[in-house]
Amino acid sequence: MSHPIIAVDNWLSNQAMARKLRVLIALGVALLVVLSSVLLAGAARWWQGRSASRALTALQVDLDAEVRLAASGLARRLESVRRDAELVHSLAGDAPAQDLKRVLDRLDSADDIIIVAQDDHGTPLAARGVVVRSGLQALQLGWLGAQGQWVRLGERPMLAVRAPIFQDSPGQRVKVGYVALMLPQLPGQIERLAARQGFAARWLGGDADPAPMADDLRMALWRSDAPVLGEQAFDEGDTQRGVLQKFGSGDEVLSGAILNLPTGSGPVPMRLLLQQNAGWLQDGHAFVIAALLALVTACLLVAVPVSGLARRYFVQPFERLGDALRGDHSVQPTSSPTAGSPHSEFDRLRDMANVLSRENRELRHDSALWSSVFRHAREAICVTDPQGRIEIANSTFLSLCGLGEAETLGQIPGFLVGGTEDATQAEEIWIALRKQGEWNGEVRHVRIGEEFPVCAVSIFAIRDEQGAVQHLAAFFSDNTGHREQEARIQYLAHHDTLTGLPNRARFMERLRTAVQTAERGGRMVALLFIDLDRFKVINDTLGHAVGDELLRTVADRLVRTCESGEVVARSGGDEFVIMLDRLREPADAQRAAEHILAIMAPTARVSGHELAITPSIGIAVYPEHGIDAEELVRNADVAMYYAKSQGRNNCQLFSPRMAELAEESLSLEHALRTAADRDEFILYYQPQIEMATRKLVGVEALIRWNSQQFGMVSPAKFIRIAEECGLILQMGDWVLREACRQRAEWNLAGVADFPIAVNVSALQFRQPEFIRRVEEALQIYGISTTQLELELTESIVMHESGATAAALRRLRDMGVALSIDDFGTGYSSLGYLKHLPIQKLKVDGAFVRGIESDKADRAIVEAIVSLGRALDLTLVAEGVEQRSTITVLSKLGCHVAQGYYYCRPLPAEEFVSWFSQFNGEGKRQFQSATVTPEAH
Ligand SMILES: Nc1nc2c(ncn2[C@@H]2O[C@@H]3COP(=O)(O)O[C@H]4[C@@H](O)[C@H](n5cnc6c(=O)[nH]c(N)nc65)O[C@@H]4COP(=O)(O)O[C@H]3[C@H]2O)c(=O)[nH]1
Repeated sequence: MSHPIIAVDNWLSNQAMARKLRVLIALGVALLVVLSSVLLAGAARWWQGRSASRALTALQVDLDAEVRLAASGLARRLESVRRDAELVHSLAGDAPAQDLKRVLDRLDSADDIIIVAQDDHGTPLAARGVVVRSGLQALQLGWLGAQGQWVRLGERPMLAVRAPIFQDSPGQRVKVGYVALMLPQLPGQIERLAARQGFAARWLGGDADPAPMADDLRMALWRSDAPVLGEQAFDEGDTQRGVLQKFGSGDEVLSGAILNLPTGSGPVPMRLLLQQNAGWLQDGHAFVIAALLALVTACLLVAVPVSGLARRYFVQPFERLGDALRGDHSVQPTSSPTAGSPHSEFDRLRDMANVLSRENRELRHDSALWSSVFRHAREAICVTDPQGRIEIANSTFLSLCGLGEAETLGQIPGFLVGGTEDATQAEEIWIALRKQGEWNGEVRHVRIGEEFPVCAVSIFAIRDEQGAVQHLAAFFSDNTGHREQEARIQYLAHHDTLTGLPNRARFMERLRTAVQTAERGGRMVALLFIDLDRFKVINDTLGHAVGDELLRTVADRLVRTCESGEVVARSGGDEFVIMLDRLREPADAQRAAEHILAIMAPTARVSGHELAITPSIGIAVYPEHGIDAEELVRNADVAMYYAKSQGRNNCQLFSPRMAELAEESLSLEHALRTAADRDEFILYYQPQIEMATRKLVGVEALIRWNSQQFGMVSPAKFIRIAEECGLILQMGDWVLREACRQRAEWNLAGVADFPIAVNVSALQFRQPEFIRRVEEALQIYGISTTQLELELTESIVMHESGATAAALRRLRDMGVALSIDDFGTGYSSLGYLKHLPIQKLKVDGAFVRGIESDKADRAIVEAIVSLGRALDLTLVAEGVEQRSTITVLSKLGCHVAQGYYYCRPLPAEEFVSWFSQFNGEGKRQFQSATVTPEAH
């Protein structure tokens, strides 16, 4: 590809060449037109002359015939007239004149013939008064013969004949005169005949015009208004016969001939000038018309190929060039142009234009693109001259400086000027720009003397082709935000957003560091793993906002217990971890945990709720319970679970046995998941006896798990696991239905109409469809609502939530009795008791069992009993094992007792046996009855 400028030069030289070519073509066309015109005009004249010659030949033949015919007819008539005249003359005698006149008058009746009589001397008889036509007086007919001759009567030529008239007398014959006949119509006939052939006829010569031929002819032509002919045109031969053909002085043409008319041998020949005008070829029109015709023809002949060539070599290249300049990509390069031809030049030019056009488009596109990028960039950008004076700046830069464009342009950014607190920075920047052509770093002074938030700046030099710096471009980003964001990210990466405590990751870092330090120093590090008891219930019951607030309260309390150097973190959910690194012995950690239990004991007022929350704390101490951070956490977690299993709200120092138990717990959970499918659950029933009457007033259904793997498992073990892994919902549903089924079976069997009490876990009660499930169970087995009782934990009923109260009322309205299980172990918030539709309080067995030995237990029981009685509730004492306990409870005013003293929990069948005995009904055997849902 040649350089564009060379291409443009070529293009210009092509234009000059094109002009020359055009002039040459124009001259060629003109020459062609002239030559064609001349040739055409000559051809036209030749053709006309040839036509005229042929016409003249034919005309001459015709005229000869005409004249000869007329002459012979005249001769015959003459003879006739002569004989008549002789006869008349012979009869008339001496007075022929009058007779002859009469004869002639009679003979002269024919219009086409003139008869003239003359005396013997040739004197027309007119002289003697017999002339019959005026104008004949001067006519000398002496030389006429019978063969005819041309005469002129005035201007008019006529063919005339004369014959003598004799008078025969005996013995002699006397010439008495002459008779002449003239035919006046013949010239007119000749003229008409010539006119039919396209000739104009003029009469020359004759007796009245005996001039020489040349002059005669010249005069004739002149008189006929014919154009002046050149002398050389005259050739005697030509004038005698044939065609006179001559170019005039100008461009006119005349065709003509002079004919010697036949007949006659007199001294004066009669000549006829025949002229044929040039018609459309005369008066120079021939040349003009020929020229026009030639021009048109030439134009047609030349214009078509020339226009084709011109289009090919001039128009099309320009069109393609135009298309290319307009950016029409459909214009394809011409294949194989001939080198050096205008075609190839134009193709090159067009290709060049294509390239220029494309480059121009790309440039405009790029320019628009970068301009848009520059304007919309979030980064502040400015471009300066080599001295650092701002030439252009985008709006972000202007906002950064807090200045308008007019104030900014021409200024030098502060960090390039120096004079700031870091005076050497500007110098450093200039040196870097000179050496490396760029500088990256942070600056504070974007405006001179004004300190801005720290900006990250990237400056680089823009050089020309020679390497001279033309501009400096600087890109700024406000690093303050970036730093804040980084700090924020760091914070979020290491902290819990809810409580602001370090998160698990951060805690683990600290723990690892502390373990390493302790390892080096031979010291101990303790890890307290804290889990809030039944937090999930609070969260689910009162909502996450209350749960969050409670977590913040717990976090505050934990932080307050810690001394400097100790780390409190939220490990996730309701789990907190504390690291203690100033221990003398593991018991210090135990004491710290107990302290935590103590400060967590008071209820917390959260969003209007009085909440009691207890922690279960597991403790692991480095190096005794783990040699690294991960092991410590694992073991503290195990200890925490163990604490939970020990009734919550306590702390446990890790021991290897706990790990075994935890493992066992995991195995139990695993087995529990399939227990329902394997029909491993059974319901046991424990009676509730009204102490005053010794009457059975109800039974409590207690679940048993007869595991294939573990044998009979206590609910104290698996209920917690089931609650933790959610299996309690499925399990609770089964218990509810099984109890109803059993009651229905007993109904059928006629067993006394006591209600069955079913334990309901908090999770189960929170199900939206819990009441529907209760209704379904009652309905399916067709038992009365009064035959079902629900034992709820304090945690369920303690919250004065609208939903809880509504659910309880709905159950109560249905007729289902409600009791609070394990009363006294959970929460001290008693306000709910007076609002909720509770019928029974079940005093926890732990208090009951110590009622005789432990004053506190007795006091608690007394308090619960008096509270229950005051609220008109039925009081049920659990865990009654001794007869003496019955006595105490009765004295205290407790109504019902449940415990081993009466009966351990028994399978249904055994329970019925026991019951029949208990009722004193002897050994009556109950007929077993099987109840299926379908039966109802
Ligand atoms: N030492 C002693 N214990 C006595 C005596 N009388 C009764 N018990 C035991 O005390 C517990 C009473 O049940 P709970 O307080 O509701 O405490 C129950 C209850 O909270 C829960 N539980 C049992 N069955 C179910 C159930 O079907 N659903 C739910 N959600 N929890 C259940 O498991 C807990 C333990 O149940 P169990 O092991 O059956 O333990 C039962 C019972 O066997 C006695 O005189 N002395």
